Amino acid sequence: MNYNFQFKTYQRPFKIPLKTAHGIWKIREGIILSLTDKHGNIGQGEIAPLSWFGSETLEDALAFCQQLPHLISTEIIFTIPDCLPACQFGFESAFIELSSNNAVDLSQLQYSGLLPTGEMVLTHWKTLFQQGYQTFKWKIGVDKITEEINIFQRLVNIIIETLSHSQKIRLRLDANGGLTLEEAEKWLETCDLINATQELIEIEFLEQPLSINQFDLMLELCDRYSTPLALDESVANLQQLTYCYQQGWSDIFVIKPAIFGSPKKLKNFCQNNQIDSVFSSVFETDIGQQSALKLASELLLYNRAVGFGVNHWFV
Ligand SMILES: O=C(O)CCC(=O)C1=CC=C[C@@H](O)[C@@H]1C(=O)O
Ligand SMILES: [Mg+2]
Repeated sequence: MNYNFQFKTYQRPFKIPLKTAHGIWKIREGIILSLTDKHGNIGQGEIAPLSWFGSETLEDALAFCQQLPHLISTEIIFTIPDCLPACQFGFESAFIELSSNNAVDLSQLQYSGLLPTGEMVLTHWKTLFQQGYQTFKWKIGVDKITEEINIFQRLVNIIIETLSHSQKIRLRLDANGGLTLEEAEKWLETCDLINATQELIEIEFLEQPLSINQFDLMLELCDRYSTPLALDESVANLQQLTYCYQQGWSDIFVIKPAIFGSPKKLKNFCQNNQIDSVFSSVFETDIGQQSALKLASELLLYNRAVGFGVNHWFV
């Protein structure tokens, strides 16, 4: 079958520029595409590249869209090259929307709220907590480790003072590969101590403590500390995830569906391999988020909160 293909770009400024170990991110840019079949049914998809995470650039994605004819076949959709993972996601998502009528129940998903870096976390966490979040992610590796661990300890104490004994909070730390081995060890000692002594708080995992090329060191850290580790940048697409799985990673895999590649191939991998996954946003719009959350609700092995509590980052 052939589909009428249209696309347009978008820009969404962050309310507060997002600081990570990769740098400062001010505007989320992407492409919204639509496929219209001969009956006039429309399926929408989103191409939300994140080149510093390993996907194609927005320019690559635009060039791919611009060279396509206005009428595209199913074959074109399912033969988009692996070097264009965000395009694979965007086109397949639109196709899935067109070809499946079953509504997916997203109501069982728990969400993780993304906290601001630095001291703002000490006041901002309460706003998200009052909105109902019970899982939070905080980015580290942005300031000096002594400052960040100090803020973290103050955050833990504030949370413990706020919670009633029936509540439990999960905290995730994300270093974006920005720690040295010694700093990762210091963070993991801190997390292990909290997990061993605090009832009301669980440090759920430390995400991507080291860089992609330090996989073996992260594998060793899994054996030395009880706080789980999560790979994110190391498993940004199917090829990387397959490699880390085959090399023996058995802790957590962060999957960012919008830049991961073909949803069909992701489903196939997760249905053939039991991985402990956390699904995560790349700050896409509702169009990409709906497609990503449908995948999460189908593929989550454990009910880990999805990292999509990010809309408050936009104006
Ligand atoms: O995973 C989440 O909880 C929210 C999304 C998130 O943290 C990220 C999205 C995109 C790039 C990074 O800044 C960051 C991450 O590294 O996970
Ligand atoms: Mg991450």
